[in-house]
Amino acid sequence: MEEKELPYTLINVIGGPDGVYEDHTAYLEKHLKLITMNEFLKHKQVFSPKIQAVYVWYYKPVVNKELLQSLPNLKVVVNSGAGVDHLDLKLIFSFGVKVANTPFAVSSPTADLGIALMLASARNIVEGHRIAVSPDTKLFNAAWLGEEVTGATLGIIGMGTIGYKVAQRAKAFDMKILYHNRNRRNRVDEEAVGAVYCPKMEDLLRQSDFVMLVVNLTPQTCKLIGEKELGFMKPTATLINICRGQVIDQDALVKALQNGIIKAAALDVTYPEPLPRDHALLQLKNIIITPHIGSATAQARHLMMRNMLEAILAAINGLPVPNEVHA
Ligand SMILES: O=CC(=O)O
Repeated sequence: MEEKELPYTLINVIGGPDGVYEDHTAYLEKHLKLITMNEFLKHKQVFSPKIQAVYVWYYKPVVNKELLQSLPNLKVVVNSGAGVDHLDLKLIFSFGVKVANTPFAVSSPTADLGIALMLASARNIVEGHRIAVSPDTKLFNAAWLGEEVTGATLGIIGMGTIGYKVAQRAKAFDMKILYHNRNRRNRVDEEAVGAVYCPKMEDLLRQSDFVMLVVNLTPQTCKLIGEKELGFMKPTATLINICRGQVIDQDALVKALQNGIIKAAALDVTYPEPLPRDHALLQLKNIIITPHIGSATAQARHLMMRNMLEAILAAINGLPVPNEVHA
């Protein structure tokens, strides 16, 4: 019997900049023939007509016009994670190619990280660790005190799937929850977490002890938080960002942190990533930065890979594509 040729998929590397996850590669290779970007570029003529899917990890490969033109049989671009701000959807759709992402794989771990950053900042965990392990430490007589999140007000900007999961977690800390979103959630959702809708973002910023950013990056949300918005925040407030760095005007944030306009920031995302080593944000004491690890759990990465594979196989077989992204 003639062996059926597996669908061809163009990948960069599996696992993004962390390196190749070998078990993921082995799993995918049961269903797909994986062609790396380097192999593709070396043998473009051979592979161009074969590739039916592009598998995007961490912004790579870049899906631009040149790549799309060189893949006449491309059916789908599947993206790891929820954010598709790095994909030119209009351009991709104009080639008759579908797009899918993996929002459900990332929502819980990203919400967990938001809460972890809030607690780490409020309770000085990073500085505490540094003191605890420093060879210079003789006595644990920390002169500083943290803040309790219990009973504090959390303002969530962006109440989609991840924002709502943040609210569910914050409820367990008896936090007062405010939220701002393009669309108001239904009453049942609001009541389940005790969240109060703020149609004006300014009201949320003025009242919150912790402000968490959980929006998609779009032209409307780029630099959503700048000098004016930081100025609305309490001088005792902390800004937490688990979505995209570009949502904050970083120069304004540096000034706000230097001048005590706000108390602290905790960022999982910046622009660029990583920041240049001499960047002003890295010189500040009232900041925590993590290296974009919202979805960096073994479970999430595994589910992402499975969701991406499901979308590829569905698109190739002309079936409804799970987690399809629409214009
Ligand atoms: O950054 C992570 C994601 O887009 O899911």
